[in-house]
Amino acid sequence: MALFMDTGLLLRKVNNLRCFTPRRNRVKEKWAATRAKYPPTTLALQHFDAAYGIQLGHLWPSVRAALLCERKYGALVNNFSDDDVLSDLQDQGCRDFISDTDLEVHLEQISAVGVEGESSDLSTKTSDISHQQLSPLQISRNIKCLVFPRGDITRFKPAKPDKFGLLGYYLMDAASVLPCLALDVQEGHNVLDLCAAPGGKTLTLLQTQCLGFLCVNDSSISRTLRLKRVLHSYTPKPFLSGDNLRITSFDGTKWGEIERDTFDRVLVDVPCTTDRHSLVEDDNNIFSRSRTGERRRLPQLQLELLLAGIEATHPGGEILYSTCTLSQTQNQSVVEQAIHLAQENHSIHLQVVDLKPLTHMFRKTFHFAPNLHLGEMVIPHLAANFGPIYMCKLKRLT
Ligand SMILES: C[S@@+](CC[C@H](N)C(=O)[O-])C[C@H]1O[C@@H](n2cnc3c(N)ncnc32)[C@H](O)[C@@H]1O
Repeated sequence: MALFMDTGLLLRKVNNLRCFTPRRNRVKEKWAATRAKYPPTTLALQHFDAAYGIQLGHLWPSVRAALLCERKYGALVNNFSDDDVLSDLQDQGCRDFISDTDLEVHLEQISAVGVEGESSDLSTKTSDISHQQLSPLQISRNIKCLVFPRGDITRFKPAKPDKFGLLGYYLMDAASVLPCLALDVQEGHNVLDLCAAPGGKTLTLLQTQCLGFLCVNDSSISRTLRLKRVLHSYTPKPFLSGDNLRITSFDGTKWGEIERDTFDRVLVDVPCTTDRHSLVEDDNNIFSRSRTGERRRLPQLQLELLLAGIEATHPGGEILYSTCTLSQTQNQSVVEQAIHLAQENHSIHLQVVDLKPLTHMFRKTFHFAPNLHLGEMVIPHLAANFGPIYMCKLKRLT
């Protein structure tokens, strides 16, 4: 179904539709005396209204409307599959958002504006954090992620297996590909994916087909099993049993004690309040009363995971921190504290790598939050309903 209309009209329609209002059974509800007064999805919305109303200001009403509507997916093309899914998807009207970018325009603009213009913008960022100047990103040509055009909310059909049983594409939030692109893996790199399940970003990294060694970890045994099932559905068997891949189920916060100064690239895609999920699903919701403690402890867990990821990287290597929440407390504040503590406690000096080139390249596909003082964030929009995805890249100097 194509949906081309101006955003104002779309917003009015959405407000009327109240997408994703959780359905409740009236008969059961009447007798359920123990039922919580407010279900977790309602508590999540109340929490977000209070926090993001202040944080995002005038942007919040439109982000809120998008969050309450069906998200948009991207189809990550599986290079291990034999089927030509690329042309099939293109025939359906999709485009690969990674190759269809403004790279040329972007490079011209950088040289026209000059690094000076960009650094004055950066000077508003936290004063004691050093930032790397702009440099063109090297985007792997092997990663392909197809999306329907802006405003088109057609759903993808489920992927089909090829003659070897491998699926042709993996459906994921297209914005989740960005942290993998930002990680900028190069030929022969040793890579650690610290919180990897269910494996969307692992699969994306594997598509580059250039990794020297990939270590995939998730502390949850059940989620690691799910990750293994995903990898079995998308990669050839010899690949999974080879020496270039290791799958573990350790507590990632302890990684610094296991393997220090080792990896060229580390992805730290932490557990968070998963804002979109928290608004639509009452089951297993982090805003349920029974999980209040766990939710309050999230920033500390995120900080410990990021610090462990920093320790696992060798000097000169790079770390990508990402979440799928809009929360400043789980995003920028965690990164700021990690930079400070890495220096104080481990004498590790870090530099923030500017991701403006990336946001510039993909501005046709995603909406990015304006003027973040640290990192970049895809914000949901009704015409491009991806995200939220926050990412911040750090380079380990010492
Ligand atoms: C946001 S999800 C990761 C999504 C994944 N990167 C992907 O792209 O599919 C966060 C993951 O962190 C895992 N996790 C939670 N605590 C952890 C810890 N202490 N160490 C390692 N992983 C942890 C959770 O089990 C969860 O699978």
